[in-house]
Amino acid sequence: MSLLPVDDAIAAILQRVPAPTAERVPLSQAGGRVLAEPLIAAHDQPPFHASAMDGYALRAADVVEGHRLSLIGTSQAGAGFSGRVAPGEAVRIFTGAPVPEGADTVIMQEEALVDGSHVSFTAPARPGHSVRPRGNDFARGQQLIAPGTRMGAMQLSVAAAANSAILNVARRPRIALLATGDELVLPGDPLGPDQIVASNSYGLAPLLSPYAQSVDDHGIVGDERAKLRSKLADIFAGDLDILITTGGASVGDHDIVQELLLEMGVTLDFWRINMRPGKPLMFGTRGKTLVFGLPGNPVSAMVTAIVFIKPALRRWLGYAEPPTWRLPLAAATPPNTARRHFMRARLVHTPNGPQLEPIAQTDSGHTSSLGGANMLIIQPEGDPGQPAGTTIEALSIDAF
Ligand SMILES: Nc1nc2c(c(=O)[nH]1)N[C@H]1C(S)=C(S)[C@@H](COP(=O)(O)OP(=O)(O)OC[C@H]3O[C@@H](n4cnc5c(N)ncnc54)[C@H](O)[C@@H]3O)O[C@H]1N2
Ligand code: MOO
Repeated sequence: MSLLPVDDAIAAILQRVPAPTAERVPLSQAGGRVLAEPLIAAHDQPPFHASAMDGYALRAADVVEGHRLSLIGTSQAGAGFSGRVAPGEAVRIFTGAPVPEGADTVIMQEEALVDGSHVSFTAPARPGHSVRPRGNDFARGQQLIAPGTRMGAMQLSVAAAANSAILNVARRPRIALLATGDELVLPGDPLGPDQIVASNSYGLAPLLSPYAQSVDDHGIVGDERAKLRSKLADIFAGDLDILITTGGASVGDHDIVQELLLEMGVTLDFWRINMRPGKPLMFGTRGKTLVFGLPGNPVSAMVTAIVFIKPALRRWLGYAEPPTWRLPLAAATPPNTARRHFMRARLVHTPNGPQLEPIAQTDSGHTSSLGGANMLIIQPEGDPGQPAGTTIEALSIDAF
């Protein structure tokens, strides 16, 4: 049985991902979205020469020891001084207020001595001091954020400052999940003999929802042809961009998912990957819908979603693939087989910096070993095992 190399499988999937398209969303709903077009400043910031201090606006050349300036008015944030500062004059000013015409510097009030309607200064003045020139932060027409950037807290505050009330962001796919298997019951239901709680969709939904417009969990369907056929027909009749099934992906007599998907018009691009866990992964398309058949084993389902579906979703949104992490091993790894191993691991903080602690458990049905995992070490095919301290490649499970 020939197994497709992991990198070839990722390349085949990415080929099927449509080019990103944009939609407009209000700023308040743009958190976590990927920008589809550059964010361009529509005005200068600050829009006027602004004071950086509470103090006095004046001409620097007028500050001479023993010389008093006449106070002729006030400029406050939101209500500037409309006149002009002439030689020998000063204007009371507050942080963020427009620096009046004629003034070229601001001296903070701690360095001023006020006497009625006059002011003198205890420190020399420098032109431009404590003045934020118009457009110093950003200028009209300037690109502030590049397309492909995910809008986090910092980027949203920039967009708001640029007065961008509506953002062009990448449209997200609608994802459908379906768990297959006669043995499955939903969490919370009584567990009968020979039954297993269906956990996969409860890990996949939060893993994938940051990239998706919706993740619809279609629950469980048994391994009976008619029921699976009708469930798939229902799902395909709805609006979806990506279908993800779990279970029934292998070669057993009850592993009928592939057969039914083909019957429903899915064209298979590949099945079975040279990796562990996750060997029986299948991928195909039905019209514009991408179809991923993940293995049922809980670790295999999560690992294949991280390794194959997350890159497809990033591509969908126009978000550049992040580089893999390179960190030293906190403990030795055992020898690998001929399949690329995505090894559960934990990021640990040591006095020497962050390191990767491998999780010894390799059974793909061992759910509890996922509890402490936040990284996947990428162990190359045929790797003899590495001693502690070796720098190795890894994927972050929680990173976008
Ligand atoms: N003769 C062979 N047998 C198997 C092979 C093989 O190559 N030849 N491959 C093995 C590998 S590797 C994997 S991985 C599994 C995958 O099998 P399936 O995708 O067909 O998965 P199932 O048989 O349906 O289930 C496997 C396991 O996972 C449990 N399961 C299923 N769905 C869920 C769910 N939603 N939540 C939690 N647990 C789930 C299921 O009860 C089984 O225990 O096949 C090997 N066999
Ligand atoms: O490929 Mo399977 O996921 O090892 O158990």
